[in-house]
Amino acid sequence: MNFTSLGGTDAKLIDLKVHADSRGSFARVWCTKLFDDAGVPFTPIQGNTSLTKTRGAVRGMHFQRAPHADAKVVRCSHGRIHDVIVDLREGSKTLGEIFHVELGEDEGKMLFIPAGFAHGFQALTEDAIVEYLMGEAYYPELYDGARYDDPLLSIEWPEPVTEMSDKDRIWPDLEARMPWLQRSDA
Ligand SMILES: Cc1cn([C@H]2C[C@H](O)[C@@H](COP(=O)(O)OP(=O)(O)O[C@H]3O[C@H](C)C(=O)[C@H](O)[C@H]3O)O2)c(=O)[nH]c1=O
Repeated sequence: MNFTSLGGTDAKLIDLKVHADSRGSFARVWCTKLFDDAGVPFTPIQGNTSLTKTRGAVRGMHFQRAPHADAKVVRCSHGRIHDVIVDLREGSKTLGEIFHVELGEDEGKMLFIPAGFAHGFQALTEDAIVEYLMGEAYYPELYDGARYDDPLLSIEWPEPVTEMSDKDRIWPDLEARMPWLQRSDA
């Protein structure tokens, strides 16, 4: 595995070591030692998978609030997605910064998302499958989010948004909930 920081943050783009042969390929998608050696503090305790059938659909932006803010590793095992993370951490030197990464079934890449980031993605193909390793259990009462078109974030999605959950459609504006997130150019 090769770990590369995203924009100088503790978020990491991870290139898998893919062993290809005539049958296809094999890759390790989790390894305590490799993460420890890379200085990435993460221990998965839950695995998730989602299927997004419609191209253009958006899941997110989601995050779990303290004291169970959730770090996660995500990868796209079928199809292709446009992944977006936002640093919501008060006091972070990259507070409010938004990072975009494309992940696809044939690239052998994963994204480590530290606790305190919001995460979402847009499906760029039909039947996009995203696999998650979660660093925290699911706490519905701490489950939070922001709209894909939150005015404070102004996330630029690559394609017209075709579908989202009812929950994702009605997240309240972040500005009122996270005053520390005021953008310098606001
Ligand atoms: C996250 C989660 C959800 N659920 C249940 C709750 C709902 O009944 C159902 C679907 O959940 P939701 O609509 O929140 O699924 P997504 O919109 O794909 O949420 C994910 O999308 C964004 C992109 C993420 O980064 C998060 O990991 C995760 O929030 O699964 C569980 O039972 N356990 C869980 O850990």
